[in-house]
Amino acid sequence: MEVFPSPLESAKFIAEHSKDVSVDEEGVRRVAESLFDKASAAEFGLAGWKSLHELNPRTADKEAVDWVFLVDTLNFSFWSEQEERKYLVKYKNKTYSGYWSLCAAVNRALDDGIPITSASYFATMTLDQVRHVFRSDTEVPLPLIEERHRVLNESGIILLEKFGGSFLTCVKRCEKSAQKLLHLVLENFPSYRDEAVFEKKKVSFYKRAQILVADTWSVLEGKGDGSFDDISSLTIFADYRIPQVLVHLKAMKYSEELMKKLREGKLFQSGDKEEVEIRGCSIWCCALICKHLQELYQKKGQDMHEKINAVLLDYYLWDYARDHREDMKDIPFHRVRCIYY
Ligand SMILES: Nc1nc2c(c(CN[C@H]3C=C[C@H](O)[C@@H]3O)cn2[C@@H]2O[C@H](COP(=O)(O)O)[C@@H](O)[C@H]2O)c(=O)[nH]1
Repeated sequence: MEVFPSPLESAKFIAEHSKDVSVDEEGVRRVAESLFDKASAAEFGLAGWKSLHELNPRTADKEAVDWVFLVDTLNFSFWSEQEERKYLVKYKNKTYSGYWSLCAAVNRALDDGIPITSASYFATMTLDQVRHVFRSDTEVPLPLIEERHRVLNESGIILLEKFGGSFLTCVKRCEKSAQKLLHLVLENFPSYRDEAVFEKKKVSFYKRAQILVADTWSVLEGKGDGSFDDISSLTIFADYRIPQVLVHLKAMKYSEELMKKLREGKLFQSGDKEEVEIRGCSIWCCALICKHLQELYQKKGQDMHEKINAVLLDYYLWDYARDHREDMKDIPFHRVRCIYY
């Protein structure tokens, strides 16, 4: 059995050895305090996954779980070189960008009778069919379309050959454990193995694998096959938006040298030292925010272990980043073209 490094232990190690990125303890404390009142509100909870996002499935059945698997298999690299020229998808009279454009294209295909979430379909999709399903409503195509074609075929074939064609089979095999589902995904689906080497040590982030488990928990509303008793063991999902919002909220800091590279729009490679430090410190920073939030509630005599975890903190911060794009425009995000986030 392959050993998969823990993203949380990786994050701690990276944060302890990071040169260009640092977690600001005082900033972490301030963010936890600012979230204190919000954390007990309804939208911070699991129900927000459906109630706040019209493109997410309304149901909690096999089709909804397969929708989550398809979307999270493609849940990477939506950023555009120029802000004014980007991939957009029009769906039901609304125009979507970024991650939501992917969801809009999937729902558009389903409405057109294309069974895009069925493994028997995406296992054998041609590149032209992928281009058609994810066609843009601007002249800018969805980035990494060839890689998306490859991971779709690869994931579809594995799902058909080993799991009867549905991700719900994987979920049922994990006896309501998020960690077991995470490891089943890592063992069987290579495109989810989001790892790097840092200071000669193998480290992991597993962004898409962890968000797949989290979105499965969310679409099943934390009930039945999705009642993971260890959901709090997941970390946040190290994408390119969470670091941006943590720096904006002053919980995390970049060196002047790194900030300069980011402002110049430098294209980093997956596994570069700066990229690993940004992603690892983001995970560690959010683990500390969660810890502070728990302590604040304990002081109030409230046990919020069910309500506060990295998944719900992540969803909140990610939605915050989407809603505060304008306020955050002078905080650059790091640019990497890869299939991991
Ligand atoms: N950390 C974290 N990263 C997330 C998500 C999501 C979508 N999840 C939503 C869906 C259901 C729930 O309600 C969640 O709100 C996408 N991403 C990543 O963001 C980037 C896209 O950004 P932009 O270009 O601005 O759209 C890209 O790396 C993508 O992989 C998340 O939740 N957390």
